Amino acid sequence: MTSKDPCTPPVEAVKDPLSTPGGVKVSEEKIYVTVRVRPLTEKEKMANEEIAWQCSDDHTILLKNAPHERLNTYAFDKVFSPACLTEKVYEEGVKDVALSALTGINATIFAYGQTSSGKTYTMRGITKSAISDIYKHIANNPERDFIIKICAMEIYNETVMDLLNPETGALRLLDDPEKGTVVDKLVEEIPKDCQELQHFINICEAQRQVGETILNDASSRSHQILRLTVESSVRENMECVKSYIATLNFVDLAGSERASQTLSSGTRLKEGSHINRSLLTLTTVIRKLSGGRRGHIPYRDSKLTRILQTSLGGNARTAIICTMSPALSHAEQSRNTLLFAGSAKEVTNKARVNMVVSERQLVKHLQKEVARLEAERLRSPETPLSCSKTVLMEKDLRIKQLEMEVEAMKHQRDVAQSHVIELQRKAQPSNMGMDLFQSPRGIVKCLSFSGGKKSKKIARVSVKTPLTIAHDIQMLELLQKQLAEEAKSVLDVLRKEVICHRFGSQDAAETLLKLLAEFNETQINNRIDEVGSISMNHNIDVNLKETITQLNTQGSAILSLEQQLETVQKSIDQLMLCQPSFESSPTSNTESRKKKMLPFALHNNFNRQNKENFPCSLRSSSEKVTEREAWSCDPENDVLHNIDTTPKSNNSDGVFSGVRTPGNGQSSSVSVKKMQMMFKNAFENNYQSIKAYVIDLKERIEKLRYQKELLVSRVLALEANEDAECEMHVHDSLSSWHLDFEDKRKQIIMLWHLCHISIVHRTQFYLLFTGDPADQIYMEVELNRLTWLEQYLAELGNASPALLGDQPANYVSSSIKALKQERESLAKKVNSHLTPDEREMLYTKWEIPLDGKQRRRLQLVDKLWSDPKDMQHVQESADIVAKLLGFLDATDHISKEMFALTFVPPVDKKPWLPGWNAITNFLHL
Ligand SMILES: Nc1ncnc2c1ncn2[C@@H]1O[C@H](COP(=O)(O)OP(=O)(O)OP(=O)(O)O)[C@@H](O)[C@H]1O
Repeated sequence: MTSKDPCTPPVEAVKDPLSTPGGVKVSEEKIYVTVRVRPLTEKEKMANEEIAWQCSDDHTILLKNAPHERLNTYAFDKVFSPACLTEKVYEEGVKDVALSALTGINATIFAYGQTSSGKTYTMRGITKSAISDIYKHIANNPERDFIIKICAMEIYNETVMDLLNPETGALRLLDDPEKGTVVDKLVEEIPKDCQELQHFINICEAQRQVGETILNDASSRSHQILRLTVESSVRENMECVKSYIATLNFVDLAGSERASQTLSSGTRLKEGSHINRSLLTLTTVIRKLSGGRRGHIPYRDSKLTRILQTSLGGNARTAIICTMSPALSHAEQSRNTLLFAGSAKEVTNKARVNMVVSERQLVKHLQKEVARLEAERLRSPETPLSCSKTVLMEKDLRIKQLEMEVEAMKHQRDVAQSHVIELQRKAQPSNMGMDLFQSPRGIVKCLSFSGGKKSKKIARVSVKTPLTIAHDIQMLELLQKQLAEEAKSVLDVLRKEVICHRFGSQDAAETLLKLLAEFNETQINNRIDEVGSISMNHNIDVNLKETITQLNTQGSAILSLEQQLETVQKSIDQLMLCQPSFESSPTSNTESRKKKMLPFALHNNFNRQNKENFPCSLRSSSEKVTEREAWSCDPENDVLHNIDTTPKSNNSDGVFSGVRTPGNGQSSSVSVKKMQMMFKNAFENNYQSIKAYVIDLKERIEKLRYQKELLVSRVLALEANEDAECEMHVHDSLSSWHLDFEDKRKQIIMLWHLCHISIVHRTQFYLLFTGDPADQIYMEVELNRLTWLEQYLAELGNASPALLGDQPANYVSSSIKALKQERESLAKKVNSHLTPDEREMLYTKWEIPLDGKQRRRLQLVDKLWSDPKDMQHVQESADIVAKLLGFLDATDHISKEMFALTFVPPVDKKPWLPGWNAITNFLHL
């Protein structure tokens, strides 16, 4: 170690730089260990103590007159004889490490030795020199900004106290995932200069627990940690600011001797035992680390080692000064000190530069980003920020609706379960009449509906009684009725919208008329009435065939409803296209931003006003209003009327007056352009809302359809026990499914990849659902929720960060993190679950280079499920993951019901992957 000018903090000390994944340089370096022998104290001199040790050179110390000289000779990075001043100890033993903090590298200086060996004396001197050098460096580097902070603690009887604020009492240690162990509520001061820093240090010294021992009148009875935090930032160019942060610890340990040696009793004895417990852990940690980190390192066994964990084999440069008395009477303790020093010099640390993203740089970056988004928003006025907010609000609304539906389904399930229990109770030997539900044969026959090898698992899905099915149907019927009512309201709203916004070109007018005609023809209400009246038979002898017929009727009605909504959506899209293109103006943007988009925007004041005060015959294709006839709506009856709207006058600048309103014939004078603009804005808002609502309805219909299919399957399966013909029919109707299966599976695999879905989930799903007709519902649901998830994440990604905060980043990053952990966990199983031959074969096949066993395993699992387009790769990945998890043996315990038909949306602050956690839990990942 060489002496360095404080202006140029050493970087040469960095040996064997390794590159971390983040690109930060890591230096592996042994702890720098020095030994300082103090002169005899006055007391020792008076006691005619003999000097037992000789510093033969700068690196070696030996016990004089020892029988085996070789065994009693010790070598270190530096040995300082009694004549050496503290300044030299600092320059040659500490400075290099201490000033690393100026370049962002954590540093710790320990003083270790028996009581009265000179630890405090030495530490006081070197702390003074170090802070003096730090401030000199700051003065010599005006281009850098520095912030120095100080905090200090002592560990006394295994209790951590704040030396800058002793009133707070014992402090707790907390585990921070990023910072490691932190001392809770430790006060930190920011001194304005070197003098103030020294002043704080003096306060700490004054607070420290000191007591009289036989060896030292003012013995430090605690471990003291003085911690400086050095933050520095340097401007590299106009854009980039590099910031570093590092801690510099000065640790003055309590005496390392045995309690007996200080002739301790009472308080001192108690202190001694605590001191020794901490020091014992310290020596154990050092010993274990010096042995090459084998086994468990007991950092957590004492507060001292917990707090200083990073300095012991971690991210820090460390120097230890071992102090010793030269007296012969202390030779044994001094030898122990040297043995400790010998172990310490074998410990390797891995220090790295702690670079942080400069806040200023971050702020600048964010400002730029905001400006960019703002510019983007101005360029495309149709997607104002308020839309993102509205999208979120709509999502919220939808989530609430879905939650309600889930609740309803849960209730339905509970009722069904209780009925099953009731039936089973009744079907005890005394009641054999229920053999359809009790006899194994019944179940086996029921399973034959699903066919294929997974019949055992399907049994769990299919065992349902007619009564529970009847309940299911009832619930669906209820949902369908609600849906029908909502659909009807949507159509009503649309009709009113169309009436109120009937303006624009001839094309638009024609489209509107067509749309209105479609609505009138729809009579959707009648159709819904047709299917909404299945009479439920609560008798256990419910006629299943009749139920199937009713369900099928319902199914076709739902299909019709779906088609109808499809037509409506197309029509409103077409209608939107036909609108005259107004030039966007700041006014219209502001207006549309201000408006809150609710599903029924029609009910806002503006629209009500339109209905009541304005004729709907504002034809803006020309500046004149020449048409006498126009559609209007009667606010009372919601029926269409042709009314006469004769303009009283008009003029060339587009202002007309005397428009007669249908209600009272009053006239007013308004700007046509203004009105057009107002109509357009209102129309656009309502259009967006209705469109979103229609999409939502369609989605819910889709769900309903799945549920119906599931029920129909179950009814058919039960019927199959009585009627083989019915079974044949089902098989026929499902034969087209096989054509669809491969396509759906490919889509699902791609979406898994895009949404960072757990690879265990992918594997299970992939292996469990292989095209069996009964898989149809699960495939549909999986595809549906993945599509929904992907859209959801895409929408979040597109929305303004200002509105969303870090929400999207959280969803995505937590999914990616979970996936990474999953892969790491799988990597650990590679050796135990794959034979050496299998591993070698895979490494070769997957082109994984020979680069350390650990890394090869990680590389292998990183490649699993990485190419969603290559079906062979997917199959191989699934096979490997299954093997690693012993999944092939576990399939008997895995039910398809684990992939339940739930549409649970993500809940705030909970990790994403709804409904899929159970699988990973099951596999103990
Ligand atoms: N290098 C030195 N030169 C001169 N005097 C020294 C030196 N080192 C220590 N001393 C003196 O030895 C005595 C004990 O030193 P110090 O209090 O620093 O020991 P310590 O190891 O901190 O003891 P404790 O563990 O009990 O706190 C003090 O009087 C101190 O002034």
